[in-house]
Amino acid sequence: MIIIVTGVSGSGKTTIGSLLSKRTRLPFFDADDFHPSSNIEKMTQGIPLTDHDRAPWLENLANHILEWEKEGGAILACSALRENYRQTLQVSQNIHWIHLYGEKGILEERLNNRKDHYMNPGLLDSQLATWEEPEYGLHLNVAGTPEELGSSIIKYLKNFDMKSKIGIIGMGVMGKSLALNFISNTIGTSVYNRTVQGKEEKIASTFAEENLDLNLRGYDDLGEFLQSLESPKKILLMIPAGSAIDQQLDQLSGFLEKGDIVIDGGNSFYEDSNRRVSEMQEKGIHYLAMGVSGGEEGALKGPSLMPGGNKEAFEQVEDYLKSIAAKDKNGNACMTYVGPEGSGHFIKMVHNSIEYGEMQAIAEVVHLLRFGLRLNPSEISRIMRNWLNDGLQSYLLEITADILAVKEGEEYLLDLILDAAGQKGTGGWSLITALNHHVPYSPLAEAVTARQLSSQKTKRSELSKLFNHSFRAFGEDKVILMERVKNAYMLCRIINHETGYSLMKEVSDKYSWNLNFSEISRIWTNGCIIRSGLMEELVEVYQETDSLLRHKKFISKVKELKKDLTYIIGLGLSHDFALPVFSASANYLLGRIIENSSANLIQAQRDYFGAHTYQRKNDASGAFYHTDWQKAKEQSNPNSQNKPPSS
Ligand SMILES: NC(=O)C1=CN([C@@H]2O[C@H](COP(=O)(O)OP(=O)(O)OC[C@H]3O[C@@H](n4cnc5c(N)ncnc54)[C@H](OP(=O)(O)O)[C@@H]3O)[C@@H](O)[C@H]2O)C=CC1
Ligand SMILES: O=C(CO)[C@H](O)[C@H](O)COP(=O)(O)O
Repeated sequence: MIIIVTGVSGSGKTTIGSLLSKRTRLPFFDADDFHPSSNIEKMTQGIPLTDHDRAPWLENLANHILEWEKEGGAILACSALRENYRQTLQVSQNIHWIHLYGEKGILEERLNNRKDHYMNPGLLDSQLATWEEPEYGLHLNVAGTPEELGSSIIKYLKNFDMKSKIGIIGMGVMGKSLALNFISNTIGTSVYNRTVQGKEEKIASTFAEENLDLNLRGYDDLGEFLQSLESPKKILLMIPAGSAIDQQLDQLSGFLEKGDIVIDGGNSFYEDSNRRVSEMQEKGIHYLAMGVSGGEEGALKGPSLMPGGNKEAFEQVEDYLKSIAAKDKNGNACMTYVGPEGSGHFIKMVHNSIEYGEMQAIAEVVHLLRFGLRLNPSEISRIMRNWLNDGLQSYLLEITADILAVKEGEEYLLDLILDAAGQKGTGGWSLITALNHHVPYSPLAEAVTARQLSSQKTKRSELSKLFNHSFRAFGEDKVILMERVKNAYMLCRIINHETGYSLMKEVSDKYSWNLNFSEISRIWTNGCIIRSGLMEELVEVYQETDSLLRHKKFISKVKELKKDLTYIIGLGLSHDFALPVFSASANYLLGRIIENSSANLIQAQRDYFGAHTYQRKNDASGAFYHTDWQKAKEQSNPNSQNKPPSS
């Protein structure tokens, strides 16, 4: 789009043009800057320009307009006093004219106040005489404030039948932020929100009014919203997972045409997305299941995006997604095509599961430092800030350090927050998925269980009194313990990630999704909630291995940190601290690295009571055996029956 702001000297073309440039994010050019020096010389001396003088200048501008159009548009301030000047500039259908006019007195006053401009105020009369009133475009009296004029222009331009590149359904926390992100990247965006009479009314149109921008259009009617989208339509759903998505797809189905693209950017369960991708494909509609992470701020400034599903559809929205995504340390978008079906939602689910594990591990650290080492939240905040610069950089630790420092009057806000954690599903779904796919998941499963236990506040309060529970402080050197807690957390974090990635590996293999774990780590290095220094390391590590526990660097790290994790767990448990994720991560690690486990006894018990059979270490064929255990017992030691063991 090219916007040309016309008017005589002093009408405010530059002010309005610059303001429009901010609102539309199109570059601003002042036609005066394109005059040849001979013209400038004449104007400085107060000599009016002739048409002969203006001709090369206008031709030059016309050529620039064609270039600017190719580059995505521009705003030009140009007096363009005569119709034939304007016709010279009219080199595209895509030009919008804004004509500024005003009382001679106002114009004179402005010109007299103007400094550092070569235009001689004495030329105003000649300009007014030259001005030929156009019969098209928007005519605006410059008596209004620049803000008022700017808003009128945006409203006027929005009336043109410009189709939006993308439409967003759901103007909640995420939908609004993503819409602002799209428009800040000059991607024309239409937004829609359902109407719930008396409760949710005019949400989308009000949002568009409040964020007046040429690239943003708000609709309260679904049909009008869909009409406003260019074809094939690209619609991003930012609404709750579950039945809301199916209902919304039902409502959309009558309006969609073959080739249109629906993107579910919410936290949908990946098996639902698997189903929706194929159901929509049968109707000829492309469906992308896209994980989005970064919360409200990430969505606004750059989220991590995890699109999966129809590859062809992905390619049609790839550039838009790249534009709004966070950037990694090399400047590449934290966005990649994840894989087919619901793979994008699957990895987002695992991302959230790791998020749960990390949040719980940090919560355990804070409890240990606060009640075991008797440090106050401000002190813990400072310790965490040091850790951030000492090998533990992470967004979640960073926000924890912030949270711990917040006070309301004399009290820490944290102490005023009810200790009952919510959850919307992704953590639990990961656990169910791990169970279904036989993937050990205890560290992250414990984070889900911890939230469940936390939500039983009343029951906990009752039992706490019955058991006289209280945390007991550690009587050891604080400085040494702080270091050991830090090391314990560092290892717990490694194991949390290993657990999540092992689930991704298993499911990727089962579905033949061919997930690229290095690339997944890369798009999680920025924008998302679990971005961290560790994640940066994983980008390279997963180029070499599919398990952290097999990587040389991590083998030595785990060996070095293990004793501190097990020590802190022992210390904490014996002082009545609940350390579900810390403990589970140590058990998980030991479970993974013990060669001769206790499961031989489990097999024997199963065979004893249920004839479930077992395999033998001394039979490599893998054959299954059953033992008559009563008989075997008698045969093993016929003389010792029913006798107590000798002392
Ligand atoms: N918040 C976050 O940090 C993140 C959230 N997500 C996911 O993004 C999605 C949106 O989250 P968020 O923006 O936080 O949620 P909000 O609750 O803030 O907004 C939900 C939006 O969905 C609309 N909505 C609710 N029910 C329906 C329905 N049945 N049909 C149509 N529209 C409906 C709401 O409209 P109304 O105003 O009328 O109720 C609202 O616009 C969810 O899946 C969430 O899990 C993903 C990453 C991060
Ligand atoms: O996806 C997210 C971040 O990545 C959302 O914030 C999600 O809603 C958090 O999950 P829960 O509400 O279960 O804690």
